[in-house]
Amino acid sequence: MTDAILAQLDRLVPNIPLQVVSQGAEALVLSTQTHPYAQKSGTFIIKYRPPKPYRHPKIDAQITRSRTAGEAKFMAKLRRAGIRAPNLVSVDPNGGLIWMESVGEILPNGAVSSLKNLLWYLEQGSEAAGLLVQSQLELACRHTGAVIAKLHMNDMVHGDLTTSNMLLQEGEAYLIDFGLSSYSALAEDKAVDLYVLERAVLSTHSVHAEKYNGWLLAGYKDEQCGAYASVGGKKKYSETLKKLEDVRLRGRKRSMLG
Ligand SMILES: Nc1ncnc2c1ncn2[C@@H]1O[C@H](COP(=O)(O)OP(=O)(O)OP(=O)(O)O)[C@@H](O)[C@H]1O
Repeated sequence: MTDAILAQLDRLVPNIPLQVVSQGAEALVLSTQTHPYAQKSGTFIIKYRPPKPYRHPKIDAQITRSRTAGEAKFMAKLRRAGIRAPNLVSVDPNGGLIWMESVGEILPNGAVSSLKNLLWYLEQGSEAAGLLVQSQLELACRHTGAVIAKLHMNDMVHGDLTTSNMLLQEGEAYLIDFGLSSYSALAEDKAVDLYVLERAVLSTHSVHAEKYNGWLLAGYKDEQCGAYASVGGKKKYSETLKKLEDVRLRGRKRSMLG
């Protein structure tokens, strides 16, 4: 499967050395040291949505074009709003290609610095390193909560907030993967975003989930209600948290009913 997709990709970006980073249902993610049009050094990420053989070709082309353009536009808006996310380098909506800067780091255990991997990595050392690790864990969660708050304050929702979709770089959290992102001023949509993250933390870090979710929400609150926050920002925060309670309740009822 990947070989066939790589052959298609080679027609769009010929003769560029690429390494596969991940293959999801929707896209293949690759890394390269090559910038598409400038003599710039660094690592770049290519997200490629290949044609889907199970869809009618015309509909497939439309879907690919609109998802690719939508994700790229969202990324560009994030950067303009000062929200940490990869810099968009170039986009080819018809080809299903987004070229962006790479964010994140490689952890000492060789894993990429997603929040998920970082928490797992730090947890392993927590017995020995004690308080220092606790504060690193707390900071990573708080910074992640803060970047989500910035997103929501700009009436943008991520749509797929998992602990893999945030990468830590020099202690700061960057959001990635905006394939399901959208614009919304509704507290309900922001609450669902937070609830999805809460559930993701519970499934990947069940033992410490309550603590991590508490820190994530504390970072979220500080960003929206801190010293320089507007009255409007504080009001929006309260509305979102109230909705989060409702969403949790609905989730509990649904799981009780099976
Ligand atoms: N800008 C980036 N910098 C560094 N790594 C990245 C970047 N974008 C994506 N990645 C890596 O590629 C992986 C997949 O990226 P992304 O989530 O955008 O693709 P996806 O096809 O939507 O994945 P999935 O289907 O698993 O959600 C990420 O988990 C991350 O490890």
